[in-house]
Amino acid sequence: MLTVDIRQRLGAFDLTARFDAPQGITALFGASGAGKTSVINAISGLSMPDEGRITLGDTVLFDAKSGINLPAHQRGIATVFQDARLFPHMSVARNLGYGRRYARTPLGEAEEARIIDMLGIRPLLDRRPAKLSGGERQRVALGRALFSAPRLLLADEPLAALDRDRKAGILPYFERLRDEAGLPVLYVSHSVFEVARLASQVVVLGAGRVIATGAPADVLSDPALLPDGDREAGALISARVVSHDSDGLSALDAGGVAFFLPQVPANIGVEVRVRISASDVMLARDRPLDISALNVVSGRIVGFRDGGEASVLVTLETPAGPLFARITKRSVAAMALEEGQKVFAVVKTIAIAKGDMAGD
Ligand SMILES: Nc1ncnc2c1ncn2[C@@H]1O[C@H](COP(=O)(O)OP(=O)(O)OP(=O)(O)O)[C@@H](O)[C@H]1O
Repeated sequence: MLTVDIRQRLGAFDLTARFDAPQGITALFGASGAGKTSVINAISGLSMPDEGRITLGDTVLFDAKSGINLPAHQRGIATVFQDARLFPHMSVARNLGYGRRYARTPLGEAEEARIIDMLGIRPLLDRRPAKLSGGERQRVALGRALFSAPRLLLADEPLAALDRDRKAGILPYFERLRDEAGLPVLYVSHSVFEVARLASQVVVLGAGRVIATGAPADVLSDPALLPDGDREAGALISARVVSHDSDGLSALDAGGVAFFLPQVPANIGVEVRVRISASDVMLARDRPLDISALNVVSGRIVGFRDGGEASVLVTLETPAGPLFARITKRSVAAMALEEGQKVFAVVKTIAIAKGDMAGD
């Protein structure tokens, strides 16, 4: 368990952060300039807070009162960055071996083999980084970090440089890491999509302060906590699997609202989290008839926010929970939408948010 309780003045920026990160992935989430990297730097030992304390298990990494400030290389922390930072002249195997040099107690062969297989990089071992795709490079960087047998992994926007498909390709490896590696991972991101998919817990930073801590479903459903104009804003809804139908669809129930999704890989009765991206929701004033979308939810408008690029993020209250719709400012005007109004949300796409179940 990582425990952070620090204050640090960085020029005109005042950082006050207090949170715990247990085993699993804790997402450090927030808009640009909120202080995410500053928190990471303090934990990794690249910068020194003015006040407070940071502990990892029973090791004190930093304690202002007693003057403890463990050097970065003695903290047992590995970091993966946006760019993989592999050594170009070394094979994948040698890059991994480089991580091993930093291990206080090197992993055994079996454990190293397990990491290689977990990340699916065995076929890449003889290749040089130039011959890898961006996603493969990030998996190797993750492997190199794990070869150093860290007690904490810091992941600073590790997917930010990848395109959408590559991101989707690497997410399952982070899920496995979350479920199998048995260490706390602090995962910096400003992507709602990644956080919804990966995080066991979310710490939201805003202007140098922790403004919320909690389960992803709670935090990400609160539009006040989402960065303005976030293109990936969306709702996370807990739903129960009701049936698997013979035409390939599964029926789910969320607070009395029926949702239909392509075959959900969960048994009947199980609670799952579904994610509905604001960009996949259209609004109608009357219940639309004869349309191909299967998922239509009635709700009430409870708020408007800037959605970026001529759009507005509309928050709806529905029996299934809060839903968001990103629509153009022009549509808001043309439909004369206002707070309190009853509307119908037409949901184009719904995705299962995470491989595991709601509430864990
Ligand atoms: N050493 C420093 N001296 C002065 N100001 C600093 C210093 N380090 C960071 N800041 C300021 O602190 C604020 C937070 O920066 P930080 O990099 O932690 O944000 P972030 O949440 O990681 O942002 P991004 O998502 O853009 O990387 C910024 O306004 C930055 O300019």
